[in-house]
Amino acid sequence: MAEPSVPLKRSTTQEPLLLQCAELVLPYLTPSEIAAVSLACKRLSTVSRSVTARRASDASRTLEPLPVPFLNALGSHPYAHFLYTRSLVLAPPLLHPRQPWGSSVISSSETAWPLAEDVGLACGPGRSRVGCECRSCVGGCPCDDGVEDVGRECGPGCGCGPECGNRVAGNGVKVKVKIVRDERKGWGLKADQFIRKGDFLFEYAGELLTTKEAQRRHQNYDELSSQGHFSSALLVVREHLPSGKACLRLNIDATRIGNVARFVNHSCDGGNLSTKLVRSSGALFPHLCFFASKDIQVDEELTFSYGEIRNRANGLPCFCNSPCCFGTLPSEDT
Ligand SMILES: C[S@@+](CC[C@H](N)C(=O)[O-])C[C@H]1O[C@@H](n2cnc3c(N)ncnc32)[C@H](O)[C@@H]1O
Repeated sequence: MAEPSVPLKRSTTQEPLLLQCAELVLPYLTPSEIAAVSLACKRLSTVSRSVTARRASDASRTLEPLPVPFLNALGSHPYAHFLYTRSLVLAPPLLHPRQPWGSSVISSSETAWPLAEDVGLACGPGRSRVGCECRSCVGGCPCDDGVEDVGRECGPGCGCGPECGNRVAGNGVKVKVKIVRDERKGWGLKADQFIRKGDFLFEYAGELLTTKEAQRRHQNYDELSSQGHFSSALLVVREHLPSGKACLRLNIDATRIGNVARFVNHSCDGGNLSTKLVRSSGALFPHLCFFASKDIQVDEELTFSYGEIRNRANGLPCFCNSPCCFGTLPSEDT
C-alpha cells in the first residue's frame, strides 16, 4: 500500500499530559480560569471554546430533563458562575467545591450534595411514619390533607415511586426556559414555550442556611452589591404555622449553588409567577415552588414579586418597567 503523501496528525499520545487531559480537566474550571488557560496555546484555546459553547447550551449541566441555554444578544458578558443543584442542599462544608460543567461526556447523575430531602422523617418505603402508604396517587392522595396555603405531595415517605403523578417538586424543570441577558437587570429567565396558568415550573433550589449564616452572607452580599456587578439570590421565606403563633423561616441561598430559579427577576406588579410552599411526604423541609399565575407566552420574561418591604434608604434601583414600579427593589434586614 502506498504511503500517504500528507503526514498524519500527531498522535495524541505524544501530547503533554495536560493537553491529553484537557477535555477532562477544563469542565471543572470556572469561566475566568478557562479564559486564562485558553491563552496558553492553540490546542487549549480550542478545547476552552468547545467547553464554553457546551456550557452556554445548558446552564443545568445536563442535570435537568431539558437543556437550559444561556443567550446573550448584548455582547460577551460572562454568565454568572454557580454550581447547579436540582434540590435544596444543606450548606456544604466545602471551601471550594467543584462541579464539572461543559463536559463532552453527558452525565445525568446529581452531584453528591447533602440533600435536605434526605433528612427525612420516614421509616422507609411503605412504612412511612408521616407519609402516605399509597402506591399510586393519581387522582387523589391521602397525603393531601386539605391544608390550603401549603401544598402537599408524595415524597420519600410514600410507597409510590418517582413516576407517581402526585410529585411535581424535585422532578426537575419540565418546561422550556432560557436564560437571557438584560442590559439593566443582568441575567433573567424567559419562557421558551407557551405555559398555561397554574402550571408548575420549578422549585427554588439552593443552600439551606441557618438564620445566623443568612445574616452574615446578607451583609457580605450587600457590600458586594453596593460596589456593583454582583447579584445575590438569597431568599428568606416565612411559613406561618397553623397556630398563628409561630413561623418557620427558610433561608435559601442560590447565589453560589442553585437552579434556574436564581435567574428570576423581580416585578413590582407581581409578575407572572406565584410561589407556594409544597411539603413532600416524609421530607423535613418544604419546597418553594413556582407556578404560572397567568398564561405565559413564548419569550415572555418570568418574574415574581420579591416582597413588599423596602426599608433601606439606598435600595437597589428597580427596572421592572411595570406601571406600578416602586423605583427600588424590595429588601429587608434579614
Ligand atoms: C435572584 S437575582 C436574579 C438574577 C440576576 N439578574 C442575575 O443576573 O443573576 C436578583 C438580582 O437581580 C437583579 N434584579 C432582579 N430584578 C430586578 C429588577 N426588577 N430591576 C433591577 N435589577 C433586578 C438585582 O441585582 C437582584 O439583586
